[in-house]
Amino acid sequence: MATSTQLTQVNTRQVLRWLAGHLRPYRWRVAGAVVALFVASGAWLALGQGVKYAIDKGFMGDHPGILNQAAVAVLIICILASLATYCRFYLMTWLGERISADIRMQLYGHLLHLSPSFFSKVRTGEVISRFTSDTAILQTVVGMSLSMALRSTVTFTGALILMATTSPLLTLCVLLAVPAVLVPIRILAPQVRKYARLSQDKIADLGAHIDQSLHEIATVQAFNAQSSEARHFDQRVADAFAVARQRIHYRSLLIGLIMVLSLTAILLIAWIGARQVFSGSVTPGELSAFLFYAIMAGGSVATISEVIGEVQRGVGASERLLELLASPVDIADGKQELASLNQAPALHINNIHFAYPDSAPLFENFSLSVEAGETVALVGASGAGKTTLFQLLLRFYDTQQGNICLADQPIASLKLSALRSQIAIVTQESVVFATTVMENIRYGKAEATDEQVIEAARNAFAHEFIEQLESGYATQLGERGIRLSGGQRQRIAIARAILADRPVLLLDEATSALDARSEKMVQQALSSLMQGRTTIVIAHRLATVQHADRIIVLDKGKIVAQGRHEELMKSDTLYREYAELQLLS
Ligand SMILES: Nc1ncnc2c1ncn2[C@@H]1O[C@H](COP(=O)(O)OP(=O)(O)OP(=O)(O)O)[C@@H](O)[C@H]1O
Repeated sequence: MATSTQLTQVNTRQVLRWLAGHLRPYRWRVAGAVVALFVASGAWLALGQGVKYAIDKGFMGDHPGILNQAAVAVLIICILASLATYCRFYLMTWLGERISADIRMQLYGHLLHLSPSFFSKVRTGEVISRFTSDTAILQTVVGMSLSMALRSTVTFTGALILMATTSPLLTLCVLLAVPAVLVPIRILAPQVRKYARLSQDKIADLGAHIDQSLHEIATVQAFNAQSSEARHFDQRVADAFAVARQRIHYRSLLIGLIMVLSLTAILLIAWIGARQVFSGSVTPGELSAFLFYAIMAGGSVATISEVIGEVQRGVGASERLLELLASPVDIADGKQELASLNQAPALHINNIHFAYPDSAPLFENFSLSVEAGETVALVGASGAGKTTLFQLLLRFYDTQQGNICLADQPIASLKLSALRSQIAIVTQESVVFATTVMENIRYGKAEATDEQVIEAARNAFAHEFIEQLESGYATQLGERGIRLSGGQRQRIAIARAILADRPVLLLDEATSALDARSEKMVQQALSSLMQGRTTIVIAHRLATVQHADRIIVLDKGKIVAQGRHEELMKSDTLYREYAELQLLS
């Protein structure tokens, strides 16, 4: 089972650069948000000056007219500040939504190019969790928390400057208090971030568990494993909760400490200020304005301390997303296009060596040639390497030595799209997507017309049963096509390959037995599919080996015999045993 530790690690600088890169296309909106931010903060700060003016000139100077002017000024400032806040809030939330949407698209695009070997290491549930919950966190952080942090930083700086112009001595006292507030931030913020990340990992773990058990729900229920699955899940939930508790603990501690420190500092400063008013060195209006700013500054610090945990969480989430994006595409794309072929190409596998990562070699000095238009049946015990050969031909894995040639061109030099567009594959477990029958078949050739799809279905002996479905070709197939029988699913997969009309066919026959009628139809569909193509079939049926031009008997990555069915039945004991025990007749 894979965990995040198997992914490429990234650091904070890479995360920040990556986020900045995503913001760059929207630089005007970022600029707009920043301007709105300054306007709003400036307006709130100007209120303090209004307070000072009203107290010193209005109250103390006994001029009620000035109070009216001050009230109008305050109203204008409030309206301006509210408008600017609307703009800031709208733009920042927009940016949060936009960036997470962009990242989701970028990530999905990247994942589609990672080879199957990546997905054999990393659990899909984990990937899905990163996709959904980590991008959602990022959305909140960019849209809300970051905006609050920025606003508070600007307000804090502005308040500090205005405090300094009002009373330098009191400001000095405030500045002395700042480091006391920064200490808990420096100590506790990394802890918040660490547990935020761990918390996301645990949530991903839950996602992976749900994904697996619900996908295989029939097996879970058939083995009465509900309670043991639930127990495992409960354990994971408890683990996730324990980590979340740690995160909450550090966050609460951070908020509490900062509050107590900043409030104590404000109280102390108010006390010193009050004494200065008595001594006459500060006017009551100045002290009121100063306290107004001090409370604003204190409030900003409190907000920063609250959202800093969120921002740390966002950095944690970004790290996890970036790790997925940093997973390299391990199959290097070739450069050459394939010249158009006027007949099915030959395949030559020349002296290849291949071992799966961290495994013993499977193929050593292995060679096999399949002539143009030939049908070769592969037979052999489980684990002989039949499926692996298909994986190598499609370049899901690369060989460590030797080469594979398609129409005399090494496949490693071909563009992956050029190579794969020559090959149609029908897998053992016929893959059916959760969409209509029509779209399922059209997957073989996106531009095919409805008529071409129906023609392919006819050739795959599928038209008849499709017509009988409740909405014919428009029938929605459930997830994994649960509404079709095994034989029907196979024929849909065959129709898709017929429609794709590619010169090379890799066919992994289903091992499950079908009833005689379905069997006959699947066989007919297959022979219509193989016509005029270079075909390699992993054979599980007697009819297939009997019709093959050549049978290759594989054992532990080696060819142990080859020939036609009748010859091998006479000459090869391994094959005879295999044919008698394994082939479905
Ligand atoms: N992704 C993988 N990573 C590591 N080893 C693998 C991987 N896939 C297959 N193998 C190993 O490679 C060997 C050949 O497997 P392969 O699937 O090619 O056999 P096969 O002949 O197709 O078997 P079957 O008829 O059961 O499908 C087996 O020993 C298997 O354990």
